[in-house]
Amino acid sequence: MSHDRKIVVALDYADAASALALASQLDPRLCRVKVGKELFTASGPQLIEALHKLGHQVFLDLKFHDIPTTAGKACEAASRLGVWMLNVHASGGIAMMQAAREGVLRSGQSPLLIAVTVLTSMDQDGLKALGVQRSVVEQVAHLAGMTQQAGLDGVVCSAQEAAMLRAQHDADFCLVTPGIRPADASLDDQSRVVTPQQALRNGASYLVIGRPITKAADPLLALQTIQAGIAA
Ligand SMILES: O=c1ccn([C@@H]2O[C@H](COP(=O)(O)O)[C@@H](O)[C@H]2O)c(=O)[nH]1
Repeated sequence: MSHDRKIVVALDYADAASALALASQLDPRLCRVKVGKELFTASGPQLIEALHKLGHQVFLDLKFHDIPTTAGKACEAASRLGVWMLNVHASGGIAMMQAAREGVLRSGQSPLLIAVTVLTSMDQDGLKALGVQRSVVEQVAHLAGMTQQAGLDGVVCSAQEAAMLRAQHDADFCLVTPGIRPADASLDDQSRVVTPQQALRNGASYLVIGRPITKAADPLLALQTIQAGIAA
């Protein structure tokens, strides 16, 4: 099976120059890129344009979470940038997610719109501290169900939950999985981690990978090694 473009490289850099230095070395036929809060806040829509000029498809990872009107308008504005994928927090609720979907429709663009379930940095104790009594797996399943009900295209989850979600949702429901760590990599602040190979076996649609690539001495080699590992 071809795993081309399953990897989404998280460009978690402080400025556009650093992000573009890596992005310009990446082959857009082999991966996609993600722009998150730090980089977008520092660099803005021009950076998205520059990535598009390099041929990249961009996941704009701003995780909107607000009242429905505000979230809807934010999604409309984000969609107008021509991004491939954008997201909200599922815990914003069904009305917020429906408003997000309507905002995307108003933009006239058709990016994938997905919702974050439980952050991959969160473990069972962290969830309990928020007052959530369900297990992590139950909470992910619950929020994924709400996401589907609201008409979104998929969720962000850990690949630890991917097999369970695959059994409950259609094949076209996107499972976007950060918290990907090669076997010998540092966990950093992630809790629910899975190796790239296992994530795909569990049914993940896309693997979001940041520091194992961006903090490597040779980021391109790190990406190529991961790509070779999942192609094998
Ligand atoms: O639950 C989530 C949602 C988003 N992320 C983002 O993915 C990358 C992961 O980076 P690593 O360096 O590979 O840990 C990062 O941009 C997060 O903001 C996530 O990790 N978990």
